[in-house]
Amino acid sequence: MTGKTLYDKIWDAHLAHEAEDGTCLLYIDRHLVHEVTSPQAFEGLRMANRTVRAPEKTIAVPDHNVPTTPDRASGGMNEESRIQVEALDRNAKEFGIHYYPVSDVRQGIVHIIGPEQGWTLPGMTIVCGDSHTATHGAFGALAHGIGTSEVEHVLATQTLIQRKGKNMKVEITGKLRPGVTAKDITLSVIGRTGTAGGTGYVIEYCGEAIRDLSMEGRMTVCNMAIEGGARAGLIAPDEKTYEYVKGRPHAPEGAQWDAALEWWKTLHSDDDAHWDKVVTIAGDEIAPVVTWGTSPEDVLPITASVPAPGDFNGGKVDAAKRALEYMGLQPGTPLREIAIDTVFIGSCTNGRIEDLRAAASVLKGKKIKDGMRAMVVPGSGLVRKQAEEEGLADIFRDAGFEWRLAGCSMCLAMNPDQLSPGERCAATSNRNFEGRQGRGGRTHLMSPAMAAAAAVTGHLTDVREMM
Ligand SMILES: CC(C)[C@H](C(=O)O)[C@@H](O)C(=O)O
Ligand code: SF4
Repeated sequence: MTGKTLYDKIWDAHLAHEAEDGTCLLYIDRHLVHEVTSPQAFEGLRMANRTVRAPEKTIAVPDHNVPTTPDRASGGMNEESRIQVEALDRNAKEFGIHYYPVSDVRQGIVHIIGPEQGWTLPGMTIVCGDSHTATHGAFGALAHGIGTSEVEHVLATQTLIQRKGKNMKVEITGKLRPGVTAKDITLSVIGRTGTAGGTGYVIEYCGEAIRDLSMEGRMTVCNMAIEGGARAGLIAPDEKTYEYVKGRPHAPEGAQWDAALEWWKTLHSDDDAHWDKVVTIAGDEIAPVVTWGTSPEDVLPITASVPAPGDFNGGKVDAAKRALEYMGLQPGTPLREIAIDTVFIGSCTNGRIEDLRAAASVLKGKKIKDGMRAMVVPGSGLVRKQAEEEGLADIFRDAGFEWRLAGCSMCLAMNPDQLSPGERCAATSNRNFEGRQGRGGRTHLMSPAMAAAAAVTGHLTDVREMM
């Protein structure tokens, strides 16, 4: 018998039933809920006269629609957003689930507060009606994004119907070079495998460069597994994981902690496990990268130039043509010469304390370029508080950044933080699709340090020149 992967182990531990055709019923340990994909699910429960099966394992927070300006308590949401947030307020109360309302300092982006509050633990199955649920895989949890009808199913039964995915290993060997971050790893992987490279797979990220990352960095890597097409991404837990988790409000304590630790220590892929696909990248070959197009796979080292459609094959030729047109870019332009209007630092990819530290270390004592619009949106109220205590907020403000309250903000155009048509943004988020940050808006994805560097110079910049 061959060994098991980490994915196999978590799957087997949660398998409640397997039908002959391979359809499985998985037990779910944590159900995270936000306001966009849950109203109809709760409505469905109500219509069927059902309750939430495990309210103590269900955690809700509004994040996508909420304004991030200091005056948000007094409104500022459009009608549709307000209805969604009010529905969550009501549903959380009525169904008795854990809730972090907008007024709570612990409110923030669902994928940031899950780990922060200790809801996210190794070996768990975690779901949320949100594609970036993969973030929680950084703890060695199997974390799936689900759709609204599945949200209703999990609310009602605490189980999810799934088919087992295939196993893919992405190994980043050796050390990273200075100026290269978790964001550069995860974008470079997608650059290599394409946005469909992970389709049907669960990715386990491993190798020295992954082990060397902090928990924050590991979350950044797993966050974008979905942009590479994978169903989930995960990283085996280790001492760093345990240290991050220990003492968090909902982490186990005492004898329960000891028992948990014993199980967590078995959570790694066996040496003789079977992999359906393996991708290996040398850590020292990864450069600070930026995206030039309208898909996360349109990624290049900052030292490169805008490609021409003819550089690609097949369907990608037309896609590149269209992307260049939308992005308003000429082939051959050095990426470093692309002027930007706006900088957005935040999102569930890069809105954690380490991200703000990295950006602040570039900005310290500097000013953003004249006329630049720049904002930092901490991923949670607690990240914001910590950043204020560490003096990071002052560095951002002194540099000319707006210092915002927590939420998804300009990661997607679902709240007042949006780009106007043609506005070009250096963003630390995870999607650069057409219209993602506002109709006609142009997004270049990059790391927090690179975004900060761009804010200072006014154009895409190699952060290594500022180190
Ligand atoms: C609104 C939500 C369903 C969506 C997702 O699933 O990812 C959002 O978080 C996003 O990043 O596009
Ligand atoms: S920050 Fe962006 S990617 Fe993350 S959950 Fe919110 S909208 Fe989705």
